[in-house]
Amino acid sequence: MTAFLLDVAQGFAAPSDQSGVRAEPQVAHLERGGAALALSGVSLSFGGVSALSGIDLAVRPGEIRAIIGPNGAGKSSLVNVLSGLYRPDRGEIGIGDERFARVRPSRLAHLGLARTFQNLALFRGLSVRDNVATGLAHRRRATWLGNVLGTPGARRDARAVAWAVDEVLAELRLGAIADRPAGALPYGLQKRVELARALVARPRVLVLDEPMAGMTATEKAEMAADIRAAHARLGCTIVLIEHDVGIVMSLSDRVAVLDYGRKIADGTPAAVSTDPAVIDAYLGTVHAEAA
Ligand SMILES: Nc1ncnc2c1ncn2[C@@H]1O[C@H](COP(=O)(O)OP(=O)(O)OP(=O)(O)O)[C@@H](O)[C@H]1O
Repeated sequence: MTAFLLDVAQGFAAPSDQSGVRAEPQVAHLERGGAALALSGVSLSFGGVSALSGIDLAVRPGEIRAIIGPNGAGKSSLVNVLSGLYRPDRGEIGIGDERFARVRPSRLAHLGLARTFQNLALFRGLSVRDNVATGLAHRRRATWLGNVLGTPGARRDARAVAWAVDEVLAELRLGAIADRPAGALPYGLQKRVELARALVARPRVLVLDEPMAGMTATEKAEMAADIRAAHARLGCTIVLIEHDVGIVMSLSDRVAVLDYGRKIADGTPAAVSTDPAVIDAYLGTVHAEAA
């Protein structure tokens, strides 16, 4: 049985709070209106394999919405559809008031959506500061020539970026290593730099694809606290893909559960953890592996 499946079984049996106090649902935000992010009837297949099948998902403004499921359930496919890397065979994606058959990845930042990746996607040779600054590339107005000539507009632009980067580096306790190459940092710190890059543009919607994968328990607790603090500071909507069920239960307002590309449950952590379909999906997998 994998550690992940043990975590799941234990997480559902006794939801743990490994990282402190559970966040209260952001009621003021939840009541503000329509969905911040939505999937409607989304299906996606690879050859004969159905990765997503008729998925409906609404993420309310300001909530932390987790998406969980066993390996191969379709979580990454869903995130890749949300962020425009995959075009679904059917269905629609909504971000704020806009609807898309496929979102162009280059539009995401303008729509106020930022994401992190399951596997680190930093520029290893660039400094922490320069990596974080790439999160603001879509806001820069100065031309290449303006930068070379040091025009007033380019200087203003550079100052605004430097200020925003310094602010997020301080928030995430990365100031002391701002000039180190990102690739030389320990894994847990690299994940924090990725979070900083996603946060620097102050997104309305933050999609975190396994932000704690491969981390130690201490690093996971720190990351959970950082996510909670960013959420409180920005009031942003968060979609969280995460295998650690204890963390999911402690961080999320609502949880959607996928299994074989279908959504089998959707509700509060407490409701989902006692849902028979969810227990069947996870325990079935555990039993199959244990046999
Ligand atoms: N690029 C691809 N080509 C072919 N099949 C794919 C591809 N991506 C995903 N799949 C298949 O789609 C299904 C869903 O995979 P997906 O990676 O979305 O699941 P997941 O829940 O993210 O899994 P994990 O927890 O292991 O990351 C699986 O059967 C997988 O093998």
